[in-house]
Amino acid sequence: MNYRIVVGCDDAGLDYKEQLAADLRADPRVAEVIDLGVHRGADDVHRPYPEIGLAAGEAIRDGEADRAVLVCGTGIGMALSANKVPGVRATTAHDSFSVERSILSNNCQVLTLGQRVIGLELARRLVAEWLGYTFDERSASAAKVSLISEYERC
Ligand SMILES: O=C[C@H](O)[C@H](O)COP(=O)(O)O
Repeated sequence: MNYRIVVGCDDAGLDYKEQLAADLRADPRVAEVIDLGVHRGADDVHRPYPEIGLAAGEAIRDGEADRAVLVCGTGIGMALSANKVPGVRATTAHDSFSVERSILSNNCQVLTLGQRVIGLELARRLVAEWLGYTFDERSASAAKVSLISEYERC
């Protein structure tokens, strides 16, 4: 697959981001992990989630990455922020079926997770599953996703 994956978090998601980044770096489906922070012990550690979520969305928009995994307390703020970037589809998903459908139904490039909501081992498993799905542009879902893109072009 050779995915280029952005990872990002705020201080509420730092522990999970570090583990998920390590998992992704060890995954043969991943060619590159781009860590947008925040970083433990660094000056950026208190950057608010919108800055990270928007930067991740821009990296997707600009073709610098294929997908992103973002972690905050709930995942919600990261999803809201990344979704503000035109062309980006981000969602929080904390169960296996929603993770699957976020790709197969919605062609989301961004998965967001809440460190204060789910356990670390579930988060790790969900990200591993998420990497295994690819959107089928010939599927019946494609025309529905296109309606979102068309709205953004207006
Ligand atoms: O969605 C927002 C995140 O959960 C964030 O990590 C925590 O935000 P808060 O400090 O405003 O609750």
